[in-house]
Amino acid sequence: MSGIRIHNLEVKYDQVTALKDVTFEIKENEFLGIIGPNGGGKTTLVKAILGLIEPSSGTITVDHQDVMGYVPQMTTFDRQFPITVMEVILMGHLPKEIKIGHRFNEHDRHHAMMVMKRLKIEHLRKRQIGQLSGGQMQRVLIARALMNHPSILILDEPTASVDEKTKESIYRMLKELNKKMTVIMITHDTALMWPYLDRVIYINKTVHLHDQATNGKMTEVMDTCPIDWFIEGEKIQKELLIGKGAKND
Ligand SMILES: Nc1ncnc2c1ncn2[C@@H]1O[C@H](COP(=O)(O)OP(=O)(O)OP(=O)(O)O)[C@@H](O)[C@H]1O
Repeated sequence: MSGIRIHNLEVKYDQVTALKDVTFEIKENEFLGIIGPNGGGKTTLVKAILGLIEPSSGTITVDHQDVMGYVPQMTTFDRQFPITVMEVILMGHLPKEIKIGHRFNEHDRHHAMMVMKRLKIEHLRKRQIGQLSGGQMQRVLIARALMNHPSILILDEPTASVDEKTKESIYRMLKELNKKMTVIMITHDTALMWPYLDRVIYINKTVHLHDQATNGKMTEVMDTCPIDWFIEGEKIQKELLIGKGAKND
């Protein structure tokens, strides 16, 4: 494993330039937070890293030994689809070329049980996904992503629509996983995430790095950041204050 290097990345969707002049590295075993405004290019960046979309120009270098696991936004899932937790998690272990009638073997099921135990969801294995809470569903999706033994885990807003207690438990679980893998997480959850992250990048078409944005040092970060971050940062700071009981005017 040797991290991810992104150089002069540009991604366009027809006339829309989603990312431009993006150059930075993600270090091995880092816990990186990606923040930024809606439409700023966060999902585009992780999809480019995953190889799901082709850059218009620039390069993304990932060590050939690295395996990536992806937890997409939960809204992309049809929760009414009749499938059990065990079946969803096993799908994380499907071969690249699926033959009709593919069956999972005992080894696959044993591995799925191990992953479920690690995430403390083994009691949910027979449950239909439509009967899960938001936090349980997120754990299931993370378990599915772990089935291929990733060295890099990428999550797109894993704590959207869950309560604060559940968010904290998901962050603690990701911090535990981060002992053995790089974790890259898109989040809008500025208030709770800071203590867990090594580094934050702010994306609004291009990237601003904030090495010191850890342990709640929001004010120091804002003192040193570029103007568009600062403007967005003011909003974030306001959210933090509102979270601590300040008045929302
Ligand atoms: N498939 C697509 N076709 C055309 N434009 C797209 C497509 N996907 C994204 N875009 C555009 O690219 C830009 C970046 O979108 P992206 O989804 O990467 O942002 P984001 O930061 O993840 O946003 P959000 O926080 O709302 O999820 C936006 O202007 C969006 O409208």
